[in-house]
Amino acid sequence: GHHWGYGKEDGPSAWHRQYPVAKGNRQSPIDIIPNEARRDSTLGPIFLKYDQCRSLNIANNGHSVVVEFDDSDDRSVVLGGPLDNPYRLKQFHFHWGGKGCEGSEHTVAGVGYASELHVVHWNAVKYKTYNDAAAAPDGLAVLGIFLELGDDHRWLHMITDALYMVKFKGSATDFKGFNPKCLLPSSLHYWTYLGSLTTPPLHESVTWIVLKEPIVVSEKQVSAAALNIIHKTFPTV
Ligand SMILES: NS(=O)(=O)c1ccc(C(=O)NCC(F)(F)F)cc1
Ligand SMILES: [Zn+2]
Repeated sequence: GHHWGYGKEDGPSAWHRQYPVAKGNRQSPIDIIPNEARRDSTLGPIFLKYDQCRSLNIANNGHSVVVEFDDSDDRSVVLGGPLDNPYRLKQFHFHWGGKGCEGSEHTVAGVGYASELHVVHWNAVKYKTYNDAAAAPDGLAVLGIFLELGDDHRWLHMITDALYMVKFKGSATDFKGFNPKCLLPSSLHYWTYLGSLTTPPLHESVTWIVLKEPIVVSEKQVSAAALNIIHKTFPTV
């Protein structure tokens, strides 16, 4: 049927028609203004326990490229920071720009980045399934990591090399043994706020944890990704 996208007619400015929550009061992304961010001394550091994580596949869902994990137990979780309990690793995906344009969703003092990585976790303590959690106000915790242009990222090639295998919407392929720890910056200092999914259905279910330090990737790596995953249109299978 008529699906959402990033075009003129089906893009973010039109989403509210089918998803009225788009006009809600905790919608993401936002512009993060460091000078206005409040320091909350009750917030401790976040901990990412990914050593036992089990990646399963890499897929093109028509909006992004997603790497999914086995979330049948609490083997890999994020905890601490603003979170009251561990949240289970589910998937990560990227928001690439089109050729040469900024792909990040969040901005920092009005400045966008080349791309943005989202590592999605869900509250399996309170909710039985991911889909239940995705619709609950404390259901998801998403780690946002900015990608800025510079030298090649030594591990990102493992993702970009796999993109040609998931060029078309609905395609997926095995992707075992990948640990997202290799995509983290050196510092886990963060901003946090209560927000939403950045794509339809735009559920207001996300505790956002946005890392202050970007990771560095090369133009070649991002453009390979942008070219392979043409952000605006996805040739159907
Ligand atoms: N870009 S984002 O905010 O990290 C983001 C994360 C997850 C989902 C997602 O699982 N949508 C499907 C669901 F759950 F059924 F709604 C969408 C967006
Ligand atoms: Zn995302």
